[in-house]
Amino acid sequence: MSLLPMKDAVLITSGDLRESANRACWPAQQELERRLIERFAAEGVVLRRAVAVTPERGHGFVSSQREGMDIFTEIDPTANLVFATAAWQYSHHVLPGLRSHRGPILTVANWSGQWPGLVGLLNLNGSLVKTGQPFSSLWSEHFDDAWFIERLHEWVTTGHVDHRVSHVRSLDDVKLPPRQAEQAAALAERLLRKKIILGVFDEGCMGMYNAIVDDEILNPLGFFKERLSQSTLVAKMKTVDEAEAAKTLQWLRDRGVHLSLGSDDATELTESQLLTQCRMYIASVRLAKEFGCDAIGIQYQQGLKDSVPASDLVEGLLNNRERPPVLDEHTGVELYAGAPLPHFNEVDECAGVDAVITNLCWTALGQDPSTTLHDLRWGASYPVEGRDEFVWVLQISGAAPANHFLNGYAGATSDRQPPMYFPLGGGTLKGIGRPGRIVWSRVFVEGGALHIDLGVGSVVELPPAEASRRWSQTTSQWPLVSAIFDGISRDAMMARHRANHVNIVYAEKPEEALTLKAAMCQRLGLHVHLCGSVQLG
Ligand SMILES: C[C@H](O)[C@@H](O)[C@@H](O)C(=O)CO
Repeated sequence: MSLLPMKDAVLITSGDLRESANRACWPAQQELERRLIERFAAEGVVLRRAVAVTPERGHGFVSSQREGMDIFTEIDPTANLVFATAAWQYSHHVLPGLRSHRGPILTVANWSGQWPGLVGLLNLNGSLVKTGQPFSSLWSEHFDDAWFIERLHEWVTTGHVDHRVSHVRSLDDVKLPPRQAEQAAALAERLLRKKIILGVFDEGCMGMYNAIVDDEILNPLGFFKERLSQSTLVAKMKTVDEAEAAKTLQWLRDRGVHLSLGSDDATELTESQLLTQCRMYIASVRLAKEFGCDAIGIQYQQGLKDSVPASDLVEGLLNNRERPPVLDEHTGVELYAGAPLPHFNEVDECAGVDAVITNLCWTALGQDPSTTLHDLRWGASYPVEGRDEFVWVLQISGAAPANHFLNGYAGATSDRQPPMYFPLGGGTLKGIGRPGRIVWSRVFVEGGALHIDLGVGSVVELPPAEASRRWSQTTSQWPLVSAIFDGISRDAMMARHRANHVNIVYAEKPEEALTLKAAMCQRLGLHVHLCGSVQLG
């Protein structure tokens, strides 16, 4: 029963569906729990695990939805509840229990890049926002800093933590420049008449409830889903000629992509994995064309990772304007020639809506529309042009368009995906984010409606030693983008962001491009929020 100030609280966590990942991440979770229990004790609160750890499993994560539901049957629905994670976790393992919980909820992660724990936290937070369930959230490197202690005290005494999010303002309160308002109206009207198809290769990746947008919310904006299946993709891959796959791989070699080849399929990247990925690339473009899709999303995990090598290399290629050509198998005509075929990784449908709108706006402005989502993985302060800046590590699990890398394809590498996530391997498409101005954004569901947060920022090039340090503290097989979000502190970003993902696109005049995108979103019916120091223009 929740009485304030608290005397006790229940600790729950959630993990991956993949036990190999759970076992690898367990030491980090144990350390987080130890520190958290210690800090709660200093507040006079006994924090106790909802379930004891069974040593035979090799970890104490909740690794399925059923397991999570069963655990919640043992928890007092009014208890003070602390969800803590140090690893990537599937939110749906604990969401059913959290949705019906009536006591105060606190979600916590350690400020570490080692595993995607902050990413897991943000996914759960975004999912809770979508459900409308109230919660508070905190993060800390060692759980002994003043910022954390002060806010933990606030939660323990009031059941709530208030974060400052004054960097967010509604577009409704701002006057749009007439030129962009007019252009946006024309783009929105065209979209609403022609309509958009998002090709969804299996909905619901890795428990990411926040990434699913109901048709009732989506359709009024002119967006419709074509529900495809990853088994269709695998079947289509079988129809791709060996010679065509080899040609695609040669195209990458000719552009100078470094392939980290080895010979052991279990732990290394092999030519045969790459050729299968090339088949997947060709098959996905052909299927997209067959169903008239404007963008596609491959769920890529459950099922697919057990059937074929990972889809990441495919996803990176699709999102780039310059791609290996894919010809229609009957007519020989090049499909989606000279343009990206936007791919929303992990079937994050919110990111799919975002990518299509970016694509239309940037194309109308005559700028490169290559865009991608990334995880908000981690970050640390670093001096940039004489100022101490908070520089984020943006890192999606293996795929980003080559135009976003230093030296494009020639600066790109394909590494084998980590075996603990991808038993059948598959190459990534990674590189170092090239310096430049960007527009960042996030579409999310709140209060049964679609919203978008938009801001401007920069990708910066860090000295090689710092870039290597960051890669070594995260996942070195994945891309590394070092980003600054203008006018937004680390904690304000964490407090506001309603997802694990963030979309980025480069822009010559970011304010101008953002204004067009914001105006178009508003015309389509999204609630638009401007974040940080952004001037419309
Ligand atoms: C392979 C991993 O599970 C990743 O997919 C995960 O860290 C994410 O990217 C979550 O957005």
